[in-house]
Amino acid sequence: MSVRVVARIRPLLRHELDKDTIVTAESTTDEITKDRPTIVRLPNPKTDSESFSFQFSSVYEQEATQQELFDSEISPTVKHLFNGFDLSIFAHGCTGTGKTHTMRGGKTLAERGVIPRLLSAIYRRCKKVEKDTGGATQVQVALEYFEIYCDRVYDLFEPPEKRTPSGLPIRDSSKGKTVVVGLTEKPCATLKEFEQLYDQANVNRSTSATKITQTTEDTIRVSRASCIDLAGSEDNRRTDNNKERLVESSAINKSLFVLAQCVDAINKKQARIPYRESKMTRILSLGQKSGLTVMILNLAPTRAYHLDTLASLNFASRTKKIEVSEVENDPIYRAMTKPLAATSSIGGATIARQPLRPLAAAHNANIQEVEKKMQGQKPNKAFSVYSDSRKPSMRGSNLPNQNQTVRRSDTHKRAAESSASTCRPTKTYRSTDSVSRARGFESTMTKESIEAMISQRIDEKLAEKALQDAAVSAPALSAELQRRLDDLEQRVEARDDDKSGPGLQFLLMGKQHLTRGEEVSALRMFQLALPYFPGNSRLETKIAKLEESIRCRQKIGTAMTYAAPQASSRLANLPLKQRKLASGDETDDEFAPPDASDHDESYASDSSVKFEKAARKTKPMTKKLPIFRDRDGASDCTNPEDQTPRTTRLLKIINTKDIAQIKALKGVGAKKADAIVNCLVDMDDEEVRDLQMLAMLKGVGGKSVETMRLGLTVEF
Ligand SMILES: Nc1ncnc2c1ncn2[C@@H]1O[C@H](COP(=O)(O)OP(=O)(O)OP(=O)(O)O)[C@@H](O)[C@H]1O
Repeated sequence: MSVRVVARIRPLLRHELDKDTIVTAESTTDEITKDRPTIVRLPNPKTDSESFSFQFSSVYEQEATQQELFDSEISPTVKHLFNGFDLSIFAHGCTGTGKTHTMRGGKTLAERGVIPRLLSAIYRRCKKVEKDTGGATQVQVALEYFEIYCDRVYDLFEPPEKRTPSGLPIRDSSKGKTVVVGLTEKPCATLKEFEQLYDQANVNRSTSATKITQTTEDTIRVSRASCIDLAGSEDNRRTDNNKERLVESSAINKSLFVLAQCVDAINKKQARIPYRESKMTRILSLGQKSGLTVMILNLAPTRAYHLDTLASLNFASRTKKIEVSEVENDPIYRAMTKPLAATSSIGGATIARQPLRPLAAAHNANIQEVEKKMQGQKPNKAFSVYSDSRKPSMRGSNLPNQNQTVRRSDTHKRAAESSASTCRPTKTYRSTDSVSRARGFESTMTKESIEAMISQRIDEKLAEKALQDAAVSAPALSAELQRRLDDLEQRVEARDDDKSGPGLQFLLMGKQHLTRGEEVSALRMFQLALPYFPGNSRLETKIAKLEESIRCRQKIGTAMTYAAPQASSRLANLPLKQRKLASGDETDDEFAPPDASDHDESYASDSSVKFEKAARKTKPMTKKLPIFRDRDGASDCTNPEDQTPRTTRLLKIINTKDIAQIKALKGVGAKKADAIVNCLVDMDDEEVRDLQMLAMLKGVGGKSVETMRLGLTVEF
């Protein structure tokens, strides 16, 4: 997995034309020959005499067009996509910085964003591949459109009222990729078809994934391009977010935090990438060994966004940390290569630059640090940003350290806008005494701003610690634990080739049933697992023990039936047909209420009561609907030819693993449908062959199966 992080500064909007531009792009000395700058510079929000620099793979300035961005960043990735690598493209940044403009763009040809351009390129290449191979390779393109909201995945092709509130489950497929179960996949053969589908789903903020399947005579290659328009990443303390928005925002921040950790781990080539910790990173398969990720950091140029811009840059620079480490050690700013006056609002052509170096958290330090600073002590380091501010000698002479610490006084969204009048943007470096400036800030501080500052500082410290822990704790894992993790990962990865994969699933399910005390279901699962582990004496012993235990229970159960007049009298009050149903003597349907030996105790223990209810419920149904009986009359009839059309239909629906279809079955709610699909996915390619097997799935049971089945109408 390789990650490229680029920054894009949007132009001033009409209502911003009179505002100051504080975010600028610059080139380093050795980039003189390069087309594009790689540094983003902005002033320290607390002191104009200082500025921060962040390095990226490329920086797109205000005048950069959609075409330029696409040609340089996205177009080269298309060939990798056709070589079978997955591609993820993110737009990240706070609200109003141009993420949607970048990803989706406008309606005109020139204004089209990354997604439509990428699709155009994909279709062009499809045609080329098919032409070059004389039609031997067929390429299919399909579109998935989903939204990750509060860490839940919603299919945007599904109408909102049909969506499961808990979202779609995600699972690791047998092919080693993460799949969103039940996600609609719309084939789109042409650009026109794509555009229609895209517009249809564009009503919502979105993530879209384009699946490309290349089929030759003997191979099928599937690759996936994911284009993600992330939600705005602004700081909650500076927004008017209500409770709901705060939950939403903290979920976004959590996924962004995990994303940052993943990208960091990828860049550091760490063995463990924590991609499983958020749905977004899981879906993007950031744990995959191969694949490409392009992250576009969108920035607004004005002071109104100052703090959010700084936060975004810190996020992205963290992701770039390793890539810029060479720059950290390399004094690349010895001389200016580009006259700053042209591109930057700060500095000037004559100012000698210093190497980038980590700077103490000048923009988010606390009061003690300001005081420490003023006393000439070094402030505590919060997190790294890169500064190439002027040499100490050029600034206030009483400041021995150039890592200035200034307090934050902005607590409201776009507060910087209001402070613009007091903190004029720096077009050039000022030689103002920084101490007096710091004092000036101090006097403007309110109780709220101090509290907000402290709370933010704590958050940042925690986040930083978590990042450090993730990096430090990895090697500190005990060798044994690491070995077990590796072993587990290898087993999961090898599951595709491993013939015992489904067997393991059955074993696992058996164990789960056993822990819940459902011996009959557990036995069934272990029996299903046995063919995958022939001659496994431990498994055989377990099965024998369970059979024995169930036999014992059965005997006790029979004795209890004879000594259960209450249940019998309840039956006696029922009409004959229902009595037969309830007692299980004769069934009016193919899936007879199983006896205790076939099913778990949860519904076998008091069958009279349960089937009494079932019989009452189903009575009108049996009048209207034809009744089918599996030819053998046995409920565990596995031969499709011996199953009634209704059973066949039910099993067919279940085996689609389609959450929507399963949810439409009688008595199946969103939760149960979710549970069924989860079980089916866990069983890999194993199909549910009969009603008994269906009844044994976690959370199902005989009664539910009967309800589902009776709720189906069958056409003759
Ligand atoms: N490169 C650009 N060129 C011209 N206009 C732009 C550019 N980038 C953004 N804009 C304009 O800026 C405004 C805000 O952009 P956009 O809606 O894409 O932001 P966003 O980051 O997606 O915001 P949100 O998170 O709120 O959806 C829009 O009017 C858009 O047209």
